[in-house]
Amino acid sequence: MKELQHLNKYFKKYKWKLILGFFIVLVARIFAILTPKFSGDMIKYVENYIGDGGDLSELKQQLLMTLFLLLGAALLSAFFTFLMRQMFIVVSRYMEADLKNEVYDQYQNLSLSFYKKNRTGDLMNRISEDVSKVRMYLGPAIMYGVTTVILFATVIPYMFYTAPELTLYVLIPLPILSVAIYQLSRLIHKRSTIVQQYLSHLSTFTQESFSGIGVIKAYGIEPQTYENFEKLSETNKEKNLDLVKVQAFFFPLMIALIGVSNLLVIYIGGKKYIDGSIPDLGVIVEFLIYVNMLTWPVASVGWITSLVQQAEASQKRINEFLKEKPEIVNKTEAHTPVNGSIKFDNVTFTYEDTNITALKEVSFEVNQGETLAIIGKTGSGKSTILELIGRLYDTTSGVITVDDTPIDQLNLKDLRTSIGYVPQEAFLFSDSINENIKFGNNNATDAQVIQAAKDAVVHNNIVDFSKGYDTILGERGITLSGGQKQRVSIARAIIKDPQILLFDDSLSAVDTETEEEILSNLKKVAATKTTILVSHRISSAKNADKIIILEEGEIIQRGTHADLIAEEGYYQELYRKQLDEKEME
Ligand SMILES: Nc1ncnc2c1ncn2[C@@H]1O[C@H](COP(=O)(O)OP(=O)(O)OP(=O)(O)O)[C@@H](O)[C@H]1O
Repeated sequence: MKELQHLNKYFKKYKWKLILGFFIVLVARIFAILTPKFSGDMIKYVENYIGDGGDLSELKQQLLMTLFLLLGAALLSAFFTFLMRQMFIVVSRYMEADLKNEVYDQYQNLSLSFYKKNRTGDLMNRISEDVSKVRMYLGPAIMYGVTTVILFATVIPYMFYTAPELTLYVLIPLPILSVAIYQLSRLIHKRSTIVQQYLSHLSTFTQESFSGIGVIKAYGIEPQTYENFEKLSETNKEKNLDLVKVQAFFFPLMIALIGVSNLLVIYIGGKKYIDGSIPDLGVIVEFLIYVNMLTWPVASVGWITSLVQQAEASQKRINEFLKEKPEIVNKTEAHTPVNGSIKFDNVTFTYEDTNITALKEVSFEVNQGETLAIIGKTGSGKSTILELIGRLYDTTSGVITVDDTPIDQLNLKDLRTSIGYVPQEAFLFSDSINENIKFGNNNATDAQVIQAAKDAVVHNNIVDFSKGYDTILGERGITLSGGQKQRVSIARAIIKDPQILLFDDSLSAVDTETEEEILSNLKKVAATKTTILVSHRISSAKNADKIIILEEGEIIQRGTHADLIAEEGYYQELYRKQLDEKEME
């Protein structure tokens, strides 16, 4: 139960509703135990009439009266049971939402490295599946727990009061039922976890094959894909059948044990009636109803135990993530405005998970208003530089300063709002183009959206769509071409109007003419901003104020375009190669 203590704060938050719920259960149960009593009374009246030969109209009146009382008690019990569910189950839904929000908030605060270490499926599972299992503890387990305790506390003493020996006999099968249900619930849980795992394999497989349907069709491997799906689906079916087999035991087991209890009531109760230690047949009828009334709560003890165990396991998984500390922490709440001059001083950075040292003692400086181009082979550490500027990671050694302040001393929010970052792979949300651009600045007007799109040279493409800026982009923006996606992503950075613009190979999918146009627009838009452009193309770098060449995490050349084409090395080679390519066009 240690892990579940985390939830106590939610119980405190909703304590008044829960206390009220407790009293409602009490009232509901009191009315519920009255119904067997009234049924027993009716049998008693009939028995007395047959035995003593009383007045028939008096009997009729007694029966009618008791029938009304029985109906009233049943209706009131039903009404309070309804209120009880309204309290406990509704509160558990509130707590579920609170817990989901808490987990989501924590996810957002955690650093990028956390996301590299943990799979998306796992993150999703903990916020949905695990939270749902915890809710079964917060709602049904608590509700049935309270109901069972109250029912036991009221019915069993009353039964003992009416017929102590008979009560002892009829209660014997009930603990057996409880243990059996507990064992069965555990087995069901074990098998349903396996079913869940296979279901998750199946859905991952299906999702991947739909996402990659283009590749599957192009390679003509539909039959193999189908075969793989069939295999997975077959195992899934087998696991489901295993589960169904144990589930099928649940109700027969309950019915068998209720049957045994009923037989005991009739047999022992009958004997006691014959020897006169039970005054009337009504007691037997009453007991038959009580036994049936107790069956579900007794069975639920086993079920609740298994629910609590599952919730404990799920909450443990949730707590693991809630206890994670973000690696990147904001060290100052004070407002720290950013102008944009950036300096790297002997910066080394090693990715913890792969132990790859992506940057080795890198030093450079870009002043406000300047443009720096970073050129280098794939895997040389270019993207890492940009990620370090946005403090997605902290350096392993060395210092990065912005306006002469180490970036870890800047207010993290101020730093990030001062950056417009265009990642290597443009990510667009399933929303309209307009909203996707506005993501950079929620308060932007339509005119500003259009201007940003014009600056990113994508406006003409957008107006060609029948719905223009209202065009909805599908999953990951599939209705746009690679180059269009990159340019929408650039417009998103421009509209933010930040002090620092970071472009990670963001023009790779556009032709050189469009590239030139975008760069010349950027010159105007970003005249006073600091711009860092990562690229594989000389055309992107040639007009930059400074250029650095990276190789395996180290700066091997630096200078302006004119300096570097005059110097033997990677830049000159690249320049020649790309010049030849251009001539061949
Ligand atoms: N999140 C990460 N976790 C672990 N290692 C990483 C991570 N990101 C990058 N690396 C490694 O760090 C090195 C530098 O990667 P980086 O992405 O900075 O290179 P790049 O120059 O931008 O390459 P490209 O031009 O292909 O984008 C590579 O060896 C890469 O495998």
